[in-house]
Amino acid sequence: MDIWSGRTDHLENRTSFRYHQIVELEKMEALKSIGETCVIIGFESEEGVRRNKGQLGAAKAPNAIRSELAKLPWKLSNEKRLADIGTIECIGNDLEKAQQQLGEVVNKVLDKKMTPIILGGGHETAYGHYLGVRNHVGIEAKLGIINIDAHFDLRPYDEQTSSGTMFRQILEQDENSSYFVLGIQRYGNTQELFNRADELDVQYILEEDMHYGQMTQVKKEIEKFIQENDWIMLTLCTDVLNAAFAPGVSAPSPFGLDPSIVRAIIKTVTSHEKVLSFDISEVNPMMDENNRTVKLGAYLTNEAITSFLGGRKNDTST
Ligand SMILES: N=CN[C@@H](CCC(=O)O)C(=O)O
Ligand SMILES: [Mn+2]
Ligand SMILES: [Mn+2]
Repeated sequence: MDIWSGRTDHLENRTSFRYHQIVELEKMEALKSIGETCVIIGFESEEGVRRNKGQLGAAKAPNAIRSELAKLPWKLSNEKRLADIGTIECIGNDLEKAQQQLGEVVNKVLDKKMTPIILGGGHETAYGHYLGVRNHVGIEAKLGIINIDAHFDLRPYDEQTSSGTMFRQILEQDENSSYFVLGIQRYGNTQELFNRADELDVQYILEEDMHYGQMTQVKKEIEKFIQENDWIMLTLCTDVLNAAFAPGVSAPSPFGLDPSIVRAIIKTVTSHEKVLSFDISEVNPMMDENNRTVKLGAYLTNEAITSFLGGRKNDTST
């Protein structure tokens, strides 16, 4: 309750409401299947980042993002709901167990026909997210993973998995999955990783091809990828954003994308009925400046939530 707090302009007039006035804090079992519902799930983990030799702090992101979301205006009608079912914590170094637990919860939320909104955590969050979605849709379904990220995250995982290995794990273990990354930094990934992406048939768009004036082509490629798959999950690695707007990440990108471009992609993707779920990962409050990355993360999460709940078809403008 302390986290979900903010300014109250009016106690009854719904047009004055903010997130903290409508969010339902519930145990998962008690979630009632009434109306369209987004369900927040926190994933307090930075074990993947630690294993990937990154800067620690991402485990503090779920509550930090909740605090900023709490203050935002809620502009959806009465029957649209937002619940928060709490946080899964990575205990010690047992990332695999935490990812399994996240997968179980995501699967249960999807089974209730609700939309999981996962607040990571290092980008290892995306693997737990995937486990839940795959379980829900079944092994035969064509599952497309859209990742908005400066990095491929296709590192080898023979010794251990990390925040740099998830999509290689998925592609090598799951022949019915496909992977599309938007925002790749040419100099944020070694040539070896570009070669690996080609070998694994990964589709990607470089950051330098995603600026104003290039979005028609980007949206066309997103549409095509969505059409080729039965179901889609969306993951956002916050280091795709320009470091001036998002300094609070483990590996900041000096040439990263503008927030408005990332917002446009989120809106475009979540406007499709095939898109089941969203995670935001890699926000690192310990590396942040004046909370600006946390706040931007909350605003982008708000875009996903309002697009999922707000009639999906409407607003896909840049
Ligand atoms: N999650 C991914 N992280 C990047 C880190 C890159 C860097 O430290 O510069 C990766 O593994 O490629
Ligand atoms: Mn990244
Ligand atoms: Mn990543």
